[in-house]
Amino acid sequence: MAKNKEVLKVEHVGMKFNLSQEKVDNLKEYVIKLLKRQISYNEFWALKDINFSLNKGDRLGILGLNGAGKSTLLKVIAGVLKATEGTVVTKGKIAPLLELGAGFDQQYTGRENIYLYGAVLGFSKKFLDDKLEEIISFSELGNFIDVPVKNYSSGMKSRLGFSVATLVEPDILILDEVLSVGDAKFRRKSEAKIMSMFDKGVTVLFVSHSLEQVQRLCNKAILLEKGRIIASGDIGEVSKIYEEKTK
Ligand SMILES: Nc1ncnc2c1ncn2[C@@H]1O[C@H](COP(=O)(O)OP(=O)(O)OP(=O)(O)O)[C@@H](O)[C@H]1O
Repeated sequence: MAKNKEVLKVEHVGMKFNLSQEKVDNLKEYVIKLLKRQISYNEFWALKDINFSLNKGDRLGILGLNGAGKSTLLKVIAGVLKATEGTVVTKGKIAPLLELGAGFDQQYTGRENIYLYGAVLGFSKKFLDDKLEEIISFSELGNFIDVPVKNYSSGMKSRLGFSVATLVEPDILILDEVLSVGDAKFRRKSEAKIMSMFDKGVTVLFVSHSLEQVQRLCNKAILLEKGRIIASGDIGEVSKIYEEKTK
């Protein structure tokens, strides 16, 4: 990477999805139609020619209307999706807070899932043993911690996911709508936890449908429209352009 302070560089990133035009009811029909070439694919670029870089401590809000490509961009940077073209270079430890709790095993209890999910995030058993009480207490699940996750509400799953995923002290924090999980009390608590990471100079990428929240947490922004960056810079300037678009 060019400069010392630079922790993220996104260059010419494009993400293409194939959207099938045909409705097929079963695999046999699909194969027949495919052989007869009756299925056409519509190529769809959810992201196109995305370029930007962030220095340590930058907090970037990603703005855009529904379907603009915000979540796709976060997933590409987190490494969940592989970009069709272009490169993403990151420096340091990344904590991706995306679709919290989506990776839980429904049959296992909350406590068991702490170990499963923790292992996926690269934490050792010893580390999780040491942090177990802290996780359970932060999640506010109480006795529900020993109940299978399939009986949890979506808010409960998100709270547990948030409590495990924020154990690390990351260099880059990726937040997709996660500060709207749980009730008002949990939201305040999770925002305070994120704020404490800000104090340590973490670099943030943030997507939220609350413009007010993006303005409060971020100093920079990019505005996406149909997968392309149409404005970037200071949060004040970019949110003005975004507000004009949403009028
Ligand atoms: N796995 C996929 N397969 C096909 N199309 C997809 C896939 N994931 C996303 N898309 C499409 O890519 C586009 C961008 O989606 P994305 O979720 O990134 O938008 P967004 O800006 O986060 O939207 P929202 O504000 O509604 O959350 C949308 O048109 C969406 O339908």
